Amino acid sequence: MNWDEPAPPTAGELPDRLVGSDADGEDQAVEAALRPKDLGEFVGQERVRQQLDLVLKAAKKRGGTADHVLLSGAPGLGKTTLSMIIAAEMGAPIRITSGPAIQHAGDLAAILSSLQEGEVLFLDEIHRMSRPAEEMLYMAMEDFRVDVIVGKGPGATAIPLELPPFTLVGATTRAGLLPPPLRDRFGFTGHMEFYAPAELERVIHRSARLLDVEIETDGGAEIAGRSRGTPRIANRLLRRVRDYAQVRADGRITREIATQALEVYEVDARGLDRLDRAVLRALLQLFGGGPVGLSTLAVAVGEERETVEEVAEPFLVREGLLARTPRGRVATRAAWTHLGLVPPPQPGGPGQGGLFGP
Ligand SMILES: Nc1ncnc2c1ncn2[C@@H]1O[C@H](COP(=O)(O)OP(=O)(O)OP(=O)(O)O)[C@@H](O)[C@H]1O
Ligand SMILES: [Mg+2]
Repeated sequence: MNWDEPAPPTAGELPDRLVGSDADGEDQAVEAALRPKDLGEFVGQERVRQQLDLVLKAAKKRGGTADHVLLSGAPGLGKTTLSMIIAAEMGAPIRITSGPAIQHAGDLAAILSSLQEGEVLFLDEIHRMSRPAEEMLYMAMEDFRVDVIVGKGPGATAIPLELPPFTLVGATTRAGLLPPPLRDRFGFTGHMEFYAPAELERVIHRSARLLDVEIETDGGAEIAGRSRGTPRIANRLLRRVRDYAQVRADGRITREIATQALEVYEVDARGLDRLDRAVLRALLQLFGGGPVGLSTLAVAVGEERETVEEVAEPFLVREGLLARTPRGRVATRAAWTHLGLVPPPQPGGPGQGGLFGP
């Protein structure tokens, strides 16, 4: 078996999870209300925010259109939010579309040719655009021009069409998949990082205010610690804790209420959910901490290989609880501690740490 072989993308549905980072239906409904409207309200991402602030202020000062902006980062970190802020800060309208929605170059030509001067074009999932559309975009970004092809075969002619200056804001969760010529045409690239717990606390208190929920400092900290560095998850956990507080208590979110609520929803102190813990527990209790192959581990937890690899593992790896090695999956010492289990003694001596020793 080849452990390094990337799994094919999953065609099926991934399990619904409270700590999943993609937006579900309820998220989409409330997110619009919770989105910060300007750079001042946007929490964290200090570097991206400062750099973007300069890009936008300079463009405004010149009375021109801002350079094209690429935003990259994991789901739920604020790329869509920031694109709307860019338009708001520039006082410009925004047009929203996405890579998968543009399959033919003609789709893109239609959008581009209807843009107003200075308009922001938000292209979500820009890495999923078709190749011909991508090539048209190169020219549009650089020269504000597209060639519209009229006719077919040898008689086809390219009619150049001038475009008004616009700002393209591209968003991607997979910056590595962007072809370099596309990446190079952005004047500014902002890499969004996971948020620190203190920043998530600010997100939570801001959202609580907007949702009219009373929350204590400790209650916010408890939710922040379980939110996996992701504002979307923080906002979602806040809503579930609010439900619990309203049904089981007086509506006020204290640390106790937050802890009890998230226990009910099986999100633990580090933000692991039931699937994450099942994977870790199998790795520790059935395979002594590994190394064990992905397929075996998946069978042991009764899940698809892809589910374990794409849904559970990324966060476990990020948290330093699990490592992917050429010989298979291995638990770190932190994994044993997190589940309150004692690691087996190592043959190497009393350190008990082995590869990932203290
Ligand atoms: N810096 C922030 N401050 C406050 N709230 C934020 C911040 N970033 C994101 N959020 C909140 O998190 C939610 C998700 O953000 P957003 O939709 O912008 O993420 P995204 O990066 O576009 O995700 P995806 O990759 O799934 O499209 C929104 O409701 C937004 O209010
Ligand atoms: Mg988005």
